[in-house]
Amino acid sequence: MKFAVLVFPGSNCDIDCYKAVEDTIGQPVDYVWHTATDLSAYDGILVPGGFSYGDYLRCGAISRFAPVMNEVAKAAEEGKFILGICNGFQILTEAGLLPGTLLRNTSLKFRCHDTVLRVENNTNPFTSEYAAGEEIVIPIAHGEGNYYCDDATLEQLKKNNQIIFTYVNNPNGSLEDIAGISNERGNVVGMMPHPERAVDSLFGSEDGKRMFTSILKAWRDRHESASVR
Ligand SMILES: NC(=O)CC[C@H](N)C(=O)O
Repeated sequence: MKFAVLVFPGSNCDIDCYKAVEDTIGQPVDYVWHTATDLSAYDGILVPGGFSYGDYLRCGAISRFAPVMNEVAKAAEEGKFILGICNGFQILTEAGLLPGTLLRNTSLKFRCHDTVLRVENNTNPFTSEYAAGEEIVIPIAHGEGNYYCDDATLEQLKKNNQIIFTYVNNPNGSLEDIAGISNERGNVVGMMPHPERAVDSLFGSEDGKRMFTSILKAWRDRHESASVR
């Protein structure tokens, strides 16, 4: 399984994502610049955290116009696995690949600390290696992580099992404690907490590892069943 880690001007978690792929699942991974116009070589796309374009206008509002985002939309359409972390989540919502938006934290402060998440949906390609309802420790680092959507969208998220993670102690005012969601099809996930910063006990938690092993498992399952057919 080959991964792309997108890099925008101002990304700062790209190296962490790259290392997480290397260290947890040992799969091939490339940095892909925001001007790229072809992602066909990749099976998984990581949209990393950071301060792309300095968070000007709104977090992710400029990045979503980058040429590579047309390719991300194509990849989503093709069913490839796409994970947006923190600023990556913000970019995916701005691009319309995930519903809702991220508002400023209700504290109006940048919050940077570990959080406890509850796994709400472990039937998703990104979370199959967790137990349903399991509580895991994953750090956050954001100023605009307050997830919001309208009532009709929230109803859809619930109906389709698109709420992937919630916070046990809400750090930012997110609607219904939402920390991460998927698209309806389940192949695009966005989350504010950083699993790539929780892949080694030296970081204080290894609970992020299973997101990467889950993605690889989902990809292998898909390819094995395709080759059997
Ligand atoms: N770590 C991040 O990706 C931060 C995202 C964004 N710059 C914010 O502060 O909300």
